[in-house]
Amino acid sequence: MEASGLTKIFGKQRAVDELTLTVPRGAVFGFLGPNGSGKTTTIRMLLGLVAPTSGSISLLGERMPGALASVLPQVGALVEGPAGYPFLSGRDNLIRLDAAEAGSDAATRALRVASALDRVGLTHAAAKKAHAYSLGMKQRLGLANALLRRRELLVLDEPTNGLDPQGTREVRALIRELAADGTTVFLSSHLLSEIEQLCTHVAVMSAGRLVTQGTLDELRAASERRLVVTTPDTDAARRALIARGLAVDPASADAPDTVAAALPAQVPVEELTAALVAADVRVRGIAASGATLEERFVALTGEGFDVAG
Ligand SMILES: Nc1ncnc2c1ncn2[C@@H]1O[C@H](COP(=O)(O)OP(=O)(O)OP(=O)(O)O)[C@@H](O)[C@H]1O
Repeated sequence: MEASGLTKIFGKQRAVDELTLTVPRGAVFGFLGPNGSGKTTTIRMLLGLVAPTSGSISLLGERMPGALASVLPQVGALVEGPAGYPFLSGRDNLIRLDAAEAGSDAATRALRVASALDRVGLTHAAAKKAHAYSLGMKQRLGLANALLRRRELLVLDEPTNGLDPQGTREVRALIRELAADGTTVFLSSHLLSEIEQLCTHVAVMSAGRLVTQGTLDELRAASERRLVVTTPDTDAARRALIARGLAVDPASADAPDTVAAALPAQVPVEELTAALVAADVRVRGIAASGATLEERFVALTGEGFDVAG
């Protein structure tokens, strides 16, 4: 999936401004940004639900909106506020949606619907009317619709929104399972931890603009915290840091009295200082640099992320 120069203007507001994205096949691509940063508008444009003011989109290698009708059956989508007929049961909603899918075989419909309900954990509530569903159950029903057939691409807008912790874990496990089967997944979230747990790639939005995109590993590497210890006792320092679980750099002839290592976010520098002293390392200097992924994203967007979940 690709977007180039994608822009949506509402009145005077540029909800999405010159967005260029490349989502590689097979990726689990996280679309991260605070509320109001333009994620939903982007997703609606990608799915042909709203026309861009300018810019171009291709889905599964086909230019949109020209190839929409042929590509959409291979795309499963869950967009904000899952719709549905409120006075039909969850199962009957899916039966209607399945019947509306091009080329769906009526003879196997009941089986498909039952299996989609099962995958999202809604079997027990299948006969209940959709208006009586909780937000989390509606979200699951929307996901079940996206799973009625095997999709090449799944586009999910805040897929764990409204789910309790157990439901959140289940939906994340389902996304991992689908990705392992080779489905490309594009999902939006305002939760950095969710993106870190699920995604191979990430793009970060702020006020309608893309502030960064790349693989999660690239962004991690760019935001890695580093520790540098200056000491005459480099061997002992190296051993003490390795014992604390740090990945220590190989010794360098250019810096004979220093030991450098990647510094995990959860390790406080004062603990390492104490460990070095306890190991009789004569510390001349100790310095930490860099930022965690979260600190980097906050710096990029100028806003805090909700890190719960
Ligand atoms: N139909 C519309 N008419 C006018 N403005 C809109 C419309 N849809 C969205 N906007 C505005 O565009 C901006 C981006 O909204 P969008 O819903 O895409 O953000 P978002 O990142 O998905 O946020 P959230 O996580 O809250 O859904 C917001 O300021 C919003 O008010």
